[in-house]
Amino acid sequence: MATEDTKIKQAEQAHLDYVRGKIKIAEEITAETITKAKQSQKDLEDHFYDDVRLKTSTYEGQMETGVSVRQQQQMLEQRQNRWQSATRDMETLQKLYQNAYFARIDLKEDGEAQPEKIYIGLSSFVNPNDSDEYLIYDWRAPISSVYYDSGVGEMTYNAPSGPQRVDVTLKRELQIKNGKLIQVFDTDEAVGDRVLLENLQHQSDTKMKSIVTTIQKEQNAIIRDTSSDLLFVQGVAGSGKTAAVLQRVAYLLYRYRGKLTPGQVILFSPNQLFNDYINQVLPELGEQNMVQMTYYQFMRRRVPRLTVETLEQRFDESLTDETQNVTTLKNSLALFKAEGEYADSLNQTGAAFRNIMFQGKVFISKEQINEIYRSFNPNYRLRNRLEATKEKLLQILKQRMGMEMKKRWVEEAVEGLSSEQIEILHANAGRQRTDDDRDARFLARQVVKAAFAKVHQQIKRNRFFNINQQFVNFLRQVPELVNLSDWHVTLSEWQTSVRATVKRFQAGKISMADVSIYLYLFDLVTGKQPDLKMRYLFIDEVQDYTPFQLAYLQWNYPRAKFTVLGDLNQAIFTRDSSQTLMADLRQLFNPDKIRVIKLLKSYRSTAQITDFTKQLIPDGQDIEAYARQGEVPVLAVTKNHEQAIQRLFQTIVTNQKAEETTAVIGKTLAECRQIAADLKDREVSTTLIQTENQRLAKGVVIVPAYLAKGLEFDAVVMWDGSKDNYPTDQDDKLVYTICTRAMHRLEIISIGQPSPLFAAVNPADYQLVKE
Ligand SMILES: Nc1ncnc2c1ncn2[C@@H]1O[C@H](COP(=O)(O)OP(=O)(O)OP(=O)(O)O)[C@@H](O)[C@H]1O
Repeated sequence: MATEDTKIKQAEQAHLDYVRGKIKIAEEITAETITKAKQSQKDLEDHFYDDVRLKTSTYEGQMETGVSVRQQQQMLEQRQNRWQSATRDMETLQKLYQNAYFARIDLKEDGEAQPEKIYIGLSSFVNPNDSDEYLIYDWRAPISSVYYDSGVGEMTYNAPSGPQRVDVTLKRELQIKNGKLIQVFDTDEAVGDRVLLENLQHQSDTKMKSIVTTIQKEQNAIIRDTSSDLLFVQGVAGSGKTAAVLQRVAYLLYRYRGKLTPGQVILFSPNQLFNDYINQVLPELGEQNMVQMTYYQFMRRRVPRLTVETLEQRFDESLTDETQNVTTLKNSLALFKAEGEYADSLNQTGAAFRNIMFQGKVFISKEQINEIYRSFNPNYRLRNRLEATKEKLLQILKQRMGMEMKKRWVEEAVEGLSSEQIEILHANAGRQRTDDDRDARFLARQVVKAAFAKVHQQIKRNRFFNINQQFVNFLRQVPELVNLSDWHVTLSEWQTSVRATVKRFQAGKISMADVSIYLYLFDLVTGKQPDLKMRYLFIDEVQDYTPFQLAYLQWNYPRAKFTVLGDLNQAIFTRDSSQTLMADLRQLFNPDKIRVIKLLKSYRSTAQITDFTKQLIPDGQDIEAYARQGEVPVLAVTKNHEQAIQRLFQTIVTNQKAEETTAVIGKTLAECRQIAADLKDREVSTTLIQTENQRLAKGVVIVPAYLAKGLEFDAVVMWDGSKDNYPTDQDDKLVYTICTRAMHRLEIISIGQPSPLFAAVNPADYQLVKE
């Protein structure tokens, strides 16, 4: 006799077979739609001009032809859309056919006698023969929230009509592979630990995966939030911030389907490598990727003539700590506000202009431009003022061009034109030759136009505005706008920093702190319109952003709701200022519209690794380890470089036997290059990640710390965790970030005495090896 479990499994397999049967029917219907749409598109293309009424001899005829062509085009587009959407449906159906759903909940709404069975999968599916029969609910549907938020028993969820009370009578996890039911598991909890543990034991991949089957309750809150203007997710390393937020993008695209497109969602990521790492999650969930970029890219594309300090340079600079207070001020909200006020004051004082030159002489002087600029009504807004100045300058140019037409040089130039050039000029203007005065005037105008083309372009593109000078003027004026002593900066320190900026400028370079200040000023004066189209903005690793950058992003995307993710313990670029991040954000957003969600459980690493890493940072005691077991971390102390490389070699060999991807994480790129060369001598094949534009690979990866942000690996070897390399408590965040990249195995190799940071760790929580 079959046991209860077997009976359940049989019944579920029978249900699955039934659903798959319906999916097959839907596939057939969709295949037919595709064929028809394709055929009718082809017919339309083949006979495009047969159906267009071509009448071109009269104006009305041309109009009619235009309308007719447009109609045909519209029909073609419609059919193309039909075909594309049917093709997408087909892909979804094919996915569902293999893996229809992953969970079932039975729930009773108030007053109902029988519970309803809800099967949850990647997309929804309705019986093609009976549109009332919902066979699969999308994981993002309101009702699916019940699965993630509650165990068995009564609960309330947010139904479209408002809060709805339900009694959950069954929660069942269903594991399906290639259309076959592998496992059935009933649970009382929100999301069962069993599947989660199984998922987390998997080996790392070079690509991140979706977590749709095991979303945790706190993560579900992040995913489904629609009311906050600022959602700040503070999560410890490995707590699933990135994972949850990608699910959130998929959720928003579903919830606002038809109103929100992937192009209206933007994610700022720490580096390109990370972009590559996460770019499969949304397609796996059946959605297109959002716009992704780094803050560096966001800046750099706007200043093509300047070289912006790179990630690597920035990291090295932040390690030198020379002008920390000056940098803190430059990165502050106070400076952002001061800059706004400064820009406003230009209304009265005038802006920095450069002479407009023509044939090597001053054509319109900067003083003259300034006079025009200041001549407008005092309540002219800044951007209108520059716009109005531009118009006035174009007017002057036009008048001047009119005057020039009669000048001798123009006459000479016209006389010098070959008959071929004259033909071309006429042809380009679509003009018939008249061989009289009108021709002479036409040619003179062409000559003058060509001569003034550059001037015209300069005016059009605001080149008469000297942004470089204006920016330096602003920096020079900062001591009058901000109280330097509040920032523990002396006047001479500030002046020195301005000189350094000017010097960098002369060499065509600009620092990361300066570039935002520079562009904000440019935008204010030239009246750049902010991007009103973007609706959701995500920032990963927000602790590495400065308050200035956040304010500037908000200024650029005023209609976007912000979701920012961060771990203050991983602030490797901004360090101290990250502590005041929350206070700064409170100034930028309406405090009633800010929601903070904390994630304290670390899913990435084994309990042993989390218990070790949490002792490296001051507030680590709150971090909860997820109960996945592994070996304790190893601290290997070696006497010299040679011994350290030998140790590394052995560890890699061991990891390779276990088929684990190992990342060797060094502090600087130089250090990583050295390790790669040493391992090559020992015939170990490795991938050295030198720039953020590379791809991750399986096997052994060597990567500098600042590029390892957000990534994870089966095994991590921290290279040279010695006192020489990480001498003080100040290095805690960097060391924490490196060590928390490990999922299953962590080893720290130290050349000589280890960093004092490791002294804080209970010796029982790691294995000390002395070579
Ligand atoms: N609910 C979940 N189900 C399954 N896996 C999860 C879940 N939450 C997180 N993980 C896994 O834990 C790991 C860490 O997640 P993620 O990279 O999103 O963390 P993070 O908070 O962004 O980390 P960090 O700040 O250290 O970069 C990933 O492998 C992710 O897939």
